[in-house]
Amino acid sequence: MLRLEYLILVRKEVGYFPVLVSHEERFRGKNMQVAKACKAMNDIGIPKETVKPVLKDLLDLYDKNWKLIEDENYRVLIDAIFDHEDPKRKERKTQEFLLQDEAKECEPPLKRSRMRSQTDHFSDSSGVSIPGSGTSPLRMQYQDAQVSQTCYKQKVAEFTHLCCEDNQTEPKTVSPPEHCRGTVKKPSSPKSRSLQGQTKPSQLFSDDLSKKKNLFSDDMRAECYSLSPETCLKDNGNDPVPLQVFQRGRRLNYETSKCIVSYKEPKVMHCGDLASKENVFDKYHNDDIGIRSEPFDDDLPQFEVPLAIIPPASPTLLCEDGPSNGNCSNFKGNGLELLEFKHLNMEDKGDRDSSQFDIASSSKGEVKISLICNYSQRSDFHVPSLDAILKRVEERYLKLYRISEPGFSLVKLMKDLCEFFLEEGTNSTDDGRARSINVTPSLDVSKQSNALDLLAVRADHQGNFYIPPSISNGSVKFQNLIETSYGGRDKNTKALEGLGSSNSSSMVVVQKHRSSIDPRKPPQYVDDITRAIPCACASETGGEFAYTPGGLVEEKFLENFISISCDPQQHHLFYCKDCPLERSKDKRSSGPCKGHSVRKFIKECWYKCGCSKKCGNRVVQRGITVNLQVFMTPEGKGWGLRTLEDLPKGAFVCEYVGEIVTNMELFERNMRISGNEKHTYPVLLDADWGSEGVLKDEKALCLDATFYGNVARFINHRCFDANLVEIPVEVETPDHHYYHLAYFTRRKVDAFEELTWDYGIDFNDSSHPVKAFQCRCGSKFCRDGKCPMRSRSGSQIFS
Ligand SMILES: C[S@@+](CC[C@H](N)C(=O)[O-])C[C@H]1O[C@@H](n2cnc3c(N)ncnc32)[C@H](O)[C@@H]1O
Repeated sequence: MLRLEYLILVRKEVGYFPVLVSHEERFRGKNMQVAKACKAMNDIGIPKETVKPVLKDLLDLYDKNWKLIEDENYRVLIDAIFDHEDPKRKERKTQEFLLQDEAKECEPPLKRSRMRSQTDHFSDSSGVSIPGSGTSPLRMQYQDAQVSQTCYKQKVAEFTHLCCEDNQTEPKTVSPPEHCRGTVKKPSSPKSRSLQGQTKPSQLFSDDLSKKKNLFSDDMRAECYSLSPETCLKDNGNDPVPLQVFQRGRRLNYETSKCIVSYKEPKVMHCGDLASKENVFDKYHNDDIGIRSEPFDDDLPQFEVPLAIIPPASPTLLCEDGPSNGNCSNFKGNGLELLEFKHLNMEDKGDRDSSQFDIASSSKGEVKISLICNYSQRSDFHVPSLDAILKRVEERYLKLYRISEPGFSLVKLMKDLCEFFLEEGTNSTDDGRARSINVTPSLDVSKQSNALDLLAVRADHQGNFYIPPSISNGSVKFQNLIETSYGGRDKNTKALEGLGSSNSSSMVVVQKHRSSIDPRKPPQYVDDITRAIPCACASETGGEFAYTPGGLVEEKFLENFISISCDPQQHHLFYCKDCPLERSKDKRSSGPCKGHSVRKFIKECWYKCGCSKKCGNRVVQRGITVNLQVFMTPEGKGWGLRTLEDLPKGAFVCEYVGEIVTNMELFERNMRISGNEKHTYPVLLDADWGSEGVLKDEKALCLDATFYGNVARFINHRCFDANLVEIPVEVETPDHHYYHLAYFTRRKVDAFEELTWDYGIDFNDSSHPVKAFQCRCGSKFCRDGKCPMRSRSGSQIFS
């Protein structure tokens, strides 16, 4: 049975972090898991002060709520784990394991010791505070066995104690001091440290399990502790020598460090060597967090993904059929009051394998997501690497679901899941109201508690966030966009509720995103130094970047684009000799070209610029960041698009996504669907007139959103005073042929205002093959003389 388990800790006061557990990883020491948790939290920008209480929770959770794997599976799993590894390493591990087995045999009623890399640690109320951690809540206690003198000698003979003092290079092999032998009392000094390699920290079981196995009585627990520095003396037998646990590659930062005890470590390490070693744990190895007394595996993988690891519950932790059938006592007994349990069996088509997906949550805010893949009947199975699994899932998402955002990762997906949980949980706790499902993909900052502000910080630090295929800038099938509406307590949500239930019954499409233009939260790229040095991309906009540090189009550029859009005649127009646009109207006799404006555009940075994704000159390529809604317009224009939040002037809304077709292709498409009223108006994407001033058919490119598109296809037309302006933005192509047609706000737009764009239709052009709709824009400048919505007081200034 392979278990990939996610434990998601949701703590209102500190935020959350996901914890990934694999079968393999459950054997790692607790401190490593804590270190990884620290790393995960540190990586997402949670300050150290807030990490500490989480760690306490983590340890409590570990100790009290999650059982360890049963002992008898241990050997089998070692084989499984190391089967695919270096044979030498496997041999070494096996030797260690056997050694411990032998030691166990001569230990009276003791638990079997684990090998060093698989030591687990437990704390209880009598645990020993970690030195240097002050009032650190972290507690460590090795519940060591009482060791008989004879057996101890045997064991000790197999251990190599390597000691060095100060800067001496000569290591000394020390005999185990008299004080270290036999039963060791609880160390009294707070500076005590565990001694690795003595009686091994035993594999511990929950109370139930230990009783069942008659392995460890409570009395014994009270009496048996690991060796501490105070109990170990120098070989002169008198002076206490502080002892430290040595972990290869891990820096020891105690100034007083004088002695290193290594367990079966053939290599002699000098203290100075140790101090110079750097690894991923270094930054967590500090006084505040105080993770230092536990022996670590020498061969710990250096994960790049910030995954923290928690030992999973025993299989019995999860109720078989949910809470209702009364099988959940284990869950409750472990301190987790089960709130909800969902179980999904995913039978494979072949009858050999099956997998299941469980989610359980508790009132404490812990959620356990468990993916269990049954491979018991497969002889060819080996435990795969976690990285490989993550990679494969990510690839599948990227390929199948077209998640094209560079920042996408499975871990982020899990974080999103966590966010949803917290969001849903917070809301239901707050108002107790039933909420409709919200399947929006990312965090809505406006709805989050302080705790989630941390998450926002994290997202900013990381500089990227997950955007699902349905809302990325790629061409996608629109059906994927349909989401359910939501209720809530914030201003926007209230307003949404105020819009009536018609929304929910009328297929409201909500795209919720973390807004990048929230003035309270500066955009993630303001500090990017690349902004200070405009690259070649800025030359298109006169040597300056077109965007403000807040990600808005600079006022002067915006005005220029608005002016071009409103009155192209005033700007430089190019007249082609044989206009394909005219030709597409009437193949036999194309009229004279009416002129095409030579388009100015914004050039965004791309991969060749050498800047990071956080560069301020990358706005459109990040995709939609504002909350948009497709709604049914009351004026009879059909569906429309509106914003759910206030937008400042110059804000990027979305780009127009569609298939890139030539003007002629579009014409032919329109002809094919003649009879249907819906026609696509050519949105000229590019026009390369060439040196002779001839616009070739294949160069007159248009966007057709009939079959593939994004929310922009719902933007209705408004004559002249629309609130959006389209700006060509070049993102990745250096040859100036392909633009992204991006919509930016022309002015400040209030939440729930419809977003409109001037299609540039000449309503009086009877020669156009596409019959214009009857305009209902309601603008006082409406160009359609028949517009029923046109304000009577307004004058039609253009014909
Ligand atoms: C790009 S679609 C916009 C979304 C469309 N309303 C829908 O329901 O799919 C363009 C079509 O919307 C309608 N439309 C857009 N603006 C309009 C307006 N100002 N007055 C009337 N109909 C409009 C027309 O039918 C037009 O062909």
